[in-house]
Amino acid sequence: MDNIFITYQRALELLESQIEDFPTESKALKDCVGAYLAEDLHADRDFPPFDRVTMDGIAISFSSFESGRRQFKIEAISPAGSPQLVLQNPDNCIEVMTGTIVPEKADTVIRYEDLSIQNGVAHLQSETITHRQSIHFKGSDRAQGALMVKKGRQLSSAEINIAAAVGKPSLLVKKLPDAVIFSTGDELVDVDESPEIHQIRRSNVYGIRNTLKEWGIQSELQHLPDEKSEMERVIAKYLKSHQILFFTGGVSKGKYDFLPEVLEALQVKRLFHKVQQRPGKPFWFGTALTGAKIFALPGNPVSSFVCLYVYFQYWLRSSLGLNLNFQYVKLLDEISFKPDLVYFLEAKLESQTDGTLAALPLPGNGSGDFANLVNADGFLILPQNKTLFKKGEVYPFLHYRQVF
Ligand SMILES: Nc1nc2c(c(=O)[nH]1)N[C@H]1C(S)=C(S)[C@@H](COP(=O)(O)OP(=O)(O)OC[C@H]3O[C@@H](n4cnc5c(N)ncnc54)[C@H](O)[C@@H]3O)O[C@H]1N2
Ligand code: MOO
Ligand SMILES: [Mg+2]
Repeated sequence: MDNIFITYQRALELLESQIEDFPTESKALKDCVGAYLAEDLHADRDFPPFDRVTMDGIAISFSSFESGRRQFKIEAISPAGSPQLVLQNPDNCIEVMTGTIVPEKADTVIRYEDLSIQNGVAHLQSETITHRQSIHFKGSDRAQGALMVKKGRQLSSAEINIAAAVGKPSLLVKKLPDAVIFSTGDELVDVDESPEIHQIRRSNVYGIRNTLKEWGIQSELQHLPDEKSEMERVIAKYLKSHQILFFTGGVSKGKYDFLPEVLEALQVKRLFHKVQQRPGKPFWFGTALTGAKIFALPGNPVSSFVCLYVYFQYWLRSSLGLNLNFQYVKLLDEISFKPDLVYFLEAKLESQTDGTLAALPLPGNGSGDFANLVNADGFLILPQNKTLFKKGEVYPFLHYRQVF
């Protein structure tokens, strides 16, 4: 079997050549967290929509204060949600609550802490009153019609607040395809089974399913034995029903690593197999006649993790018109790495007192050591053209954990 042993950069280019334009769907706002917005959100009104009182207290006409007045008869009270009142006499005041509309003819708000109120009259206790204080002016954040959230954005609470504020009970979002994730291998048993001494639980696929969910993709788990005809039969079925297929294991050089030949027998076009990197070297990527994308991740748990975050994430974000950004961090330890491969090195982030972020390398015991993933936050991407990476040098870092 000929292998196309390509560089990391070339692998990204080939993934880029296979990006998709996902369809859109309308989704209830309550279900939109994590979804990718497929419409621009504009301000339907000014933000804020009226001159909004920001402190509980009284509203006055500043000219009255300027001309020496320090006592204001209370004309009325304006709770939040009540229509705008008019200050009838410029020497009086209106009691106003945070969130109410500033009364007409008033232009300055004084908080209760700076007042004492007796017999319906507010007495000023402070001299430091400034014109227009404690008012959030109409349109001062965004004008009506302004672009508030651009399409493409993955929706978090901040954007969902905006959608609600501009009156969108549902949003147009990208409809991402469902995926299937196959574990492969006769050594694997399910999570609720007791493995024999020579067996392990099929852990990989659970983590992958969880990551996909964070990225907005639903998936089901399936298992394939190391048996060619059964693999071919099951995969043929899923190629018809799914647009994204993941596999873990069965892509390297072992006698029972049947996946590449099974996929090719099913006329899945291989875009590449094997990348000049560690871990994750045996990664296989291709497209089926149906257009389905096949991400065959190496079986070792850290390798499958790396390839999911490095390659699938890149393909997904590119398909959504988004960049995959790295954080640049300082290396906290010297690393020597001789092979002519990109090294995705597990590392833990540490915040420095000089305001920079640094990464403590945690090499672990190789690509089978997935216990180590719990201690790290992501991968340093150490380039192929170097062997010595010195303390203090800066390298890109790919997170798999947002909170650390
Ligand atoms: N002669 C060579 N052998 C190997 C090479 C090589 O270049 N030449 N590459 C090594 C590298 S690198 C990797 S990575 C692995 C990849 O192997 P496969 O993709 O074929 O995966 P398997 O052989 O099926 O399994 C490898 C390893 O991972 C465990 N595994 C598999 N699936 C799961 C799962 N769902 N959950 C947890 N663990 C899983 C499996 O039990 C094996 O221990 O090949 C090297 N060999
Ligand atoms: O490169 Mo493999 O992916 O280390 O274990
Ligand atoms: Mg193998």
